[in-house]
Amino acid sequence: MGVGRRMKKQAAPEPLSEAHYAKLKRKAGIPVEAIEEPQKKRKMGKASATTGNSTPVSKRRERKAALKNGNGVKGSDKAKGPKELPAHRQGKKAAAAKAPVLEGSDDEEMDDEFANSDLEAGDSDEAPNGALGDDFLGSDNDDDDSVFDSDEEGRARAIFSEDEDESDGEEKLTAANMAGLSAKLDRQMEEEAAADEAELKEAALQTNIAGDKPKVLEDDDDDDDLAAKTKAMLAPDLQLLRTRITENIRVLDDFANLHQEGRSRAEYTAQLLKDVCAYYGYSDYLAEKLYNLFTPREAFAFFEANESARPVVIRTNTLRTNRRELAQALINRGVTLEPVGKWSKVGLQVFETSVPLGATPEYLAGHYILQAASSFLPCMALDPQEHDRVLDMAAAPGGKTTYLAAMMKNTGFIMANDPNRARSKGLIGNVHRLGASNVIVSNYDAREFPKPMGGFDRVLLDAPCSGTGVIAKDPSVKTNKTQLDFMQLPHLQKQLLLAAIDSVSHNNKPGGGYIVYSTCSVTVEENEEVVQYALRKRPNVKLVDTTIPFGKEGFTSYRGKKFDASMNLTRRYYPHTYNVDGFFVAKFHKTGPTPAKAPAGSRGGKQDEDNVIIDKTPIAADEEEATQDDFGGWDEDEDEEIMEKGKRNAMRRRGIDPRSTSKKTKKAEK
Ligand SMILES: C[S@@+](CC[C@H](N)C(=O)[O-])C[C@H]1O[C@@H](n2cnc3c(N)ncnc32)[C@H](O)[C@@H]1O
Repeated sequence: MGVGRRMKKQAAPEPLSEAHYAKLKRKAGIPVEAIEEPQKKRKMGKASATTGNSTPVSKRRERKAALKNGNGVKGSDKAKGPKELPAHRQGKKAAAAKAPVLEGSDDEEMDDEFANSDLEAGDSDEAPNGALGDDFLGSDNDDDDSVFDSDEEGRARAIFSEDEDESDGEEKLTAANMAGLSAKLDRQMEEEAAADEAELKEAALQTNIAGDKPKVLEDDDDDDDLAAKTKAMLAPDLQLLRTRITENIRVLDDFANLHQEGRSRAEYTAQLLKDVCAYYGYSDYLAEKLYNLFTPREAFAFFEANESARPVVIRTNTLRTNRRELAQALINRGVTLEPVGKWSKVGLQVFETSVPLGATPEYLAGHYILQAASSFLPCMALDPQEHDRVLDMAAAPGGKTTYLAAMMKNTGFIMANDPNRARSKGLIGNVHRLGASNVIVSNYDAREFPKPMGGFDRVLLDAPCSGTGVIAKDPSVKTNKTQLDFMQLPHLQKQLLLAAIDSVSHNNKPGGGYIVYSTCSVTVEENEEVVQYALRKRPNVKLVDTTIPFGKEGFTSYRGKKFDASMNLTRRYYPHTYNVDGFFVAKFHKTGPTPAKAPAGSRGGKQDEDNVIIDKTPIAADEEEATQDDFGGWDEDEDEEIMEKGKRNAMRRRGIDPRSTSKKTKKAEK
């Protein structure tokens, strides 16, 4: 990201661009005509595409150019009160034209949730659903003069109250001028969403003359443009494809009235998935897996959200400074920011900056870390207390470790573990830069725990995962995740979670004995199924409220599988709901010692008897039962066989004969 780029307020995602499809065409060796912008309709004084909530690419480019030429809001000249205000108010589209600079050593946290999406190196609202108002992620003041002014001394002082860490400090903060900007943007985005929805309906009406049912599925004798191109294996027109997707969703929403005679729901779904793959570039396998998590309309919103970046957020390091002072310092350097929302007292969302955020004196002095908002959540759920003994099982590069250290005010200790030594360098760097002096770094495979050390008060397992929640950061996930990944990763995650549970002491001190499990993936295999497995294997733990004030409930049933009723205490986060990375958080409380005969989480590891009081509590499920169950359990041999099969298939796809390598192996063994 370049200097001076601007981010929009956390809200509905930006649309897919024609350029994306042109890229796909180029990849396929198909000539790309000059990219034409879709027909635009003027609505409420601004441009928007006929379908979806699109801001045409060229419009955004124009705005960007205007900003570059100094006609837009930029740096410290920007926030001079009402004059500049319109640039924010002109809505998310103008605001989206720039994104903050992330140069410097540590974009790590921004990248890391997905950087870990392999096994070895590992890893990690619609408007809020009723429960929380629209201002929830922002602030609640409508004041029109609510813009930061980096030139007006003392302004930020009024915004960030002295006693910010106290609750009335937060009151002042949110009631202050800056809040108006947030509320205004929220309202505008709502209006835009409503206008877009109306436009969609209008467009649908136009294509649905005299109540005709939308023509989504092709007949054999079809000769329209899209059908012809599809038949000829040519890339269809992006706009036509998008229209067909939205039309298809409309039919699926009201199937009884809108489907074509004689065509089944399955046919519509198959067509939709095909179009989604072509439009967004997903593998068939992943598109279907993700689609199945949602209603068709919500799936569309999810796929759309994955096409735009989440807001840039920094976390104040309260070991070194407080948010008010940090904000003031950064405002003075030309950074436009505001509190990330009422739910966090340490997060600041950066809208625009004229300095590289990874190289400011404040950054180098450890006053903040670039950290995705979703990454705060597991730490908030773990809620470590002063003088606790905490294990962070998969810690690199330390975004969460250092947050935990700050929450504990550098008391007690944190064992920050990660087996990946290269990534551990980043962890050590962050621990030093942020002044987290209660941290010990270790490099175990966390399945070894509690052998190296046990008896912790709290354990965080921010598990290595497939990264399906952070596709916007790493689009390669769209095509590089296979069935094998969704078997191997959950297998590892289950082992790690049992080890996490066994490493906690239930009776060290009152208020202890908590485990938080999190991933930056949205798949059920890596989340609810892993949690369900742990509940079954460890009857001495139960799920408890995460205490995070937002998020969707975890699934208690999914595609015929039934999970424990308490699974509704887990929380899911999606990019299209709260404009944060896709994430999952579950919090367990350990109520008793792990039974002696319980299967170990570690690779053949056994309980550290010094740390565990063995009791005779009956084990709820034994291995036999696990293999009979249709989810949650694993059978080593069966898994091995399936994984081998997967590996062979993967080799065949790469054009390698698997038999050739197995022959070689056998020879070598001889
Ligand atoms: C999601 S990332 C952790 C991000 C980190 N918690 C943070 O906030 O900065 C997952 C981490 O799991 C680590 N990992 C992979 N396999 C592991 C294993 N068997 N035991 C412990 N950690 C593992 C990876 O090296 C990776 O750093």
